[in-house]
Amino acid sequence: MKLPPGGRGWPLIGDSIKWYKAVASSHPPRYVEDQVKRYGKIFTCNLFGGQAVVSADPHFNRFVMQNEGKLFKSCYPKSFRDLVGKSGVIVVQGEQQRKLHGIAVNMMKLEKLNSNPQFLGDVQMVMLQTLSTLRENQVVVLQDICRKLLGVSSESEVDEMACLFSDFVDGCLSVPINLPGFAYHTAMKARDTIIRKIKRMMQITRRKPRSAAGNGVLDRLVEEENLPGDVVADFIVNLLFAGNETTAKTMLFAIYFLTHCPKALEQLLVEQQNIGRMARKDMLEWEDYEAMQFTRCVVYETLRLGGIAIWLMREAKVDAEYQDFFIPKGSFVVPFLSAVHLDENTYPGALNFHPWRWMEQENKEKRNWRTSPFYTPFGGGARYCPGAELAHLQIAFFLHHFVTKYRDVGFFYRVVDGSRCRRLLVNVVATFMDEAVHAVLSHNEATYLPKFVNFDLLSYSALDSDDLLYLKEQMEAEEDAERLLRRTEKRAFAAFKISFSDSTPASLPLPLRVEPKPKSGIRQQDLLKNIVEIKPKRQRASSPSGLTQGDRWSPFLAARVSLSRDDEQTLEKCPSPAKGPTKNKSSFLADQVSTQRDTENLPGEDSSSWKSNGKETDAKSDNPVGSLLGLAYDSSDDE
Ligand code: HEM
Repeated sequence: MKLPPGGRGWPLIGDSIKWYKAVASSHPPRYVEDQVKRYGKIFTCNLFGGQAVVSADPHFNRFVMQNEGKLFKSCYPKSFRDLVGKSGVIVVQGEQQRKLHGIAVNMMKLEKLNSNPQFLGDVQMVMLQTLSTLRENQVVVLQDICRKLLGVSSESEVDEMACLFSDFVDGCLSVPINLPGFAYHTAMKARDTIIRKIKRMMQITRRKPRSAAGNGVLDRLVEEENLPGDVVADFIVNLLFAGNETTAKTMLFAIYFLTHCPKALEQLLVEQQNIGRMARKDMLEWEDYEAMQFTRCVVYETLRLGGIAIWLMREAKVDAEYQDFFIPKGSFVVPFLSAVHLDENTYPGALNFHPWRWMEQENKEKRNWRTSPFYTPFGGGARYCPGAELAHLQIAFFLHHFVTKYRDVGFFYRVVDGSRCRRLLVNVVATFMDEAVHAVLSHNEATYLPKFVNFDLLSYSALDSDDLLYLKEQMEAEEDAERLLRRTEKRAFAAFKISFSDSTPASLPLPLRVEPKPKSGIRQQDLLKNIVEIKPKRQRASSPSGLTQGDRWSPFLAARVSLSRDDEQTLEKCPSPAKGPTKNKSSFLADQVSTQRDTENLPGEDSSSWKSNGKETDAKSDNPVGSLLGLAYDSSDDE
């Protein structure tokens, strides 16, 4: 038995910088691919201040996920655990995690959600509200989500919760300094207030007669589960956190990929227009969702190519063995999911957006997370994402309303200046079907990185655009991130002012535009659709209201950020565009994810099989249950 081969990198920092540069870039597996060429698919390196075993091997990744809680456990920094809650499903371990995960899976089963006659309507209302207010530069009210999750009903309560949650998410993605003036501190305070409110609501719910209880998640938790108040509160906060940006960013990715692949866009539009014609009302119903065959392929492909969960973070609980390798207790273990998703041998033309691949039988089998290790946008094993099905449905519905009703949507892209815990806004121009498209892009960089990591470097490495280089030069020259931020924001504001064309029904070939737009609200509104409702952040004088931002926190929230030139080249390979090659000069992107939603993929009960001596676990164990993982979050746009 031996350690997997590998190098140690630089003293102290090991390979951390190379790592973060790669995961923040347009091709996250780059570093891993380089190492794989030298050492093989499972290798060791020095990351996060310790020894890490990194894997691009789908079978080993599966082995790790299946042995969650046994040989391996998820690990997050203390600051993060304090913020999301020590009793939250994301951070708890063992029996507690299994129980909470089971509750989350059960609550988010589509069949259960759909048993509420208003569910599908609520999901779509939020989307339509957001889309319809985009042009008006208004804050989008996600009241339905709030009502669903918390049973909150008054507008003022919804607004308040939205603001609090916005602060909370910002803190999750910030440097963890718990001192007044820092985002982390604000987030901790917001968290305390949210928890207090949730507890108050619980008391009210408990006093209500059973028959009067609503069907918000909180009501159901109080009614159906015998959980202490603290645990319920953390549970809700965790759902808000885990489901927040992931889905929204996957939507953005989907739109991005589609705008670069006219053939796919055209086919999707035809499918959705047909569905729209068949639909009895404006709002889609369950049968309509089932008819979205090609749309689903688009979502699968978006998750594969632009998946938010790039990698997972685990720690070896005990000395473990896998094949000939020995993994010492305490090592970090990193299943690098996107290395598998972008592996040419597994997915020929892996860097191309090719939704049609999911119509092939072979690939249909690949995406069954219960039986296959090759497609894991929602993780696997005991922490398989409980919101996977819900996310998939939301994305499909969003695509329907987007392509059939709207042509213009604003996206916002920003870059984090991690060293100062600031976000920079980036204004870029893309071209779609020979049409110049202005976009303000936003991206938030990982924030829980070890202190020694150079955030600036990482942030900028995420994007190749001239705009970013320009920003970088300025940063270097002036060493004044504060002032630069302000100027950048001003520029972004100016870009926002670019007028939007009317939202007219799109027709083929659809010149979808991605234009600058304040507060898209997509992310907020996407906030766990039916689960929690939060309204996008309050407007503040210093920020364009409603900007959508894309944060990415590595281990937990591995969000993908930018499509840069590499991606553009890739995307231009999309099969026969309807009209000339699509070009886009600075691509943007957003992290998001979607879910797999085959019935066979429903998260089941947790029970992975394993062997304590570390031999490969039987992949067929029926249990993999939910879990969480890499999400990308947006946070607020103020700052
Ligand atoms: C496209 C959207 C989404 C993606 C790509 C995504 C991805 C993931 C992944 C990869 C994990 C596993 C993390 C790990 O193993 O460490 C995970 C866990 C989780 N996800 Fe999602 N997710 C999405 C949407 C949602 C939504 C909408 C919700 C809730 C409504 C949600 C709630 C959770 C929770 C609570 C966990 C933690 C489960 C546990 O640790 O037991 N996710 N997600």
